[in-house]
Amino acid sequence: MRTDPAHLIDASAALLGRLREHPPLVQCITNSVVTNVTANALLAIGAAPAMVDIREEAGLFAGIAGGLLVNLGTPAEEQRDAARESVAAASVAGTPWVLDPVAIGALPVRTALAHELVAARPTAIRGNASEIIALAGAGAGGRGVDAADSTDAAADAATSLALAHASVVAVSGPVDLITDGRRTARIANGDALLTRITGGGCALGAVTAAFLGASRDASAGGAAGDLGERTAGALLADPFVATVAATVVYTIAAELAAERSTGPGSFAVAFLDALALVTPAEVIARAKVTVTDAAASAPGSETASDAAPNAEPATARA
Ligand SMILES: Nc1ncnc2c1ncn2[C@@H]1O[C@H](COP(=O)(O)OP(=O)(O)OP(=O)(O)O)[C@@H](O)[C@H]1O
Ligand SMILES: Cc1ncsc1CCO
Ligand SMILES: [Mg+2]
Repeated sequence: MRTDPAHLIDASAALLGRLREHPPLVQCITNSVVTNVTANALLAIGAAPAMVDIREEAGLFAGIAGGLLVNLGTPAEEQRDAARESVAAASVAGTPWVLDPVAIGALPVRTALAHELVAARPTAIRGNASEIIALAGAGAGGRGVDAADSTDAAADAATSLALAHASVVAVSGPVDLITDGRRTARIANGDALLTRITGGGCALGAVTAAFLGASRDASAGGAAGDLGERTAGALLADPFVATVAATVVYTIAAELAAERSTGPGSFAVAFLDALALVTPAEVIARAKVTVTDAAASAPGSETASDAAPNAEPATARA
């Protein structure tokens, strides 16, 4: 399937529209620092959050949710069991789920749990570069909840994780890198203010689960931009495309918010507004996406939509 930047950007705009038309129910098993921020971000983008994270409920709920987030930021014992229950139920029900292995590497309990859960094949794995490197077993891991490595330093780790678990791997940072092991997208949108509020990465994991939920509903078809109906249906149902869409929309909302804020406090408020107000047309106008495809004929071939080779990351159909 063709997934050049222009297709990815059109699909991002279309999935945002789908998500708002049919709000996915997103189950979050997440950390106590960002629970409220995450629920607000989901409501703002147009999804329906539910923080169902106790034993004997989590698994039941994963069977009916549109998407599931498992974030290991503050993994108390009950949440660890809830995560196991939900992941098992999501696998049976086909509920797409996202693993955010917060601060794994040096911390033993969450690192062991992340390795256990990843074996159940998350639909998407989302983390900063240090976390992805640690999960791939390629390094000792970061210094805590913030990344100490660049996203390109995690590219090989992301590819091997994606291939080992048939997952999409999303590495966040100044340029976000998303791969399914064959296709790799780089997204140059965003604002550093996202790293000065809590939940910048954690809420992105939840928004990714929301887009995967919208994507699962989208396989019925319907045109995305100038794509034909059958192509659009397959494109929108592709977890790689949905994961890219979540990051594109989220990071463009951050840019819009940064233009209206003076620091982290006003940014946090403006960001919720921007998640609610960002339009599919703004997504198409502002997205900066490049794609490489390991299966493409030219080695290392890179495409940037509507642009010559070696152009700046593409802004498609501005
Ligand atoms: N320097 C930067 N410039 C622009 N955007 C950035 C920058 N650093 C991170 N981002 C964006 O911030 C968001 C969160 O990424 P980050 O790598 O900070 O996650 P994280 O370390 O997991 O965060 P958390 O503290 O929530 O665990 C992503 O959307 C990413 O695009
Ligand atoms: C600060 C912090 N500590 C554990 S989880 C978390 C939220 C950011 O990941
Ligand atoms: Mg994080």
